[in-house]
Amino acid sequence: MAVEPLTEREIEDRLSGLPGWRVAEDRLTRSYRLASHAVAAALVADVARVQDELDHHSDLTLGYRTVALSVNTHSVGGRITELDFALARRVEELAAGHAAS
Ligand SMILES: C[C@H](O)[C@H](O)[C@H]1CNC2=NC(N)=NC(=O)C2=N1
Repeated sequence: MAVEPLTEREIEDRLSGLPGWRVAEDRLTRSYRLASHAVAAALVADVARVQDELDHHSDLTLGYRTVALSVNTHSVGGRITELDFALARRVEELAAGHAAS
């Protein structure tokens, strides 16, 4: 089935189950704080692996002890879809495994 952009209502519903995530300029975004730069880099590596597994890729930024993600779905013209939320949920699991806040 073709992926479709979500409505504002559908986005709000899904955001309520993902504390820390928000929408900015038609992108689903979140940033995390980690205990060290090495731990932040390890989270980036894990996210990159999952993005390839899902074939869905965010803009992913590594800072000193931070990781920031921002994603939408290129194939529907840069709108937010279920694929973006599926990635966000997987990233939340990875972040918890690295004690991110
Ligand atoms: C060919 C490949 O499946 C596509 O280019 C994938 C790769 N990763 C992607 N990532 C994102 N965020 N949106 C896409 O539409 C997308 N498409």
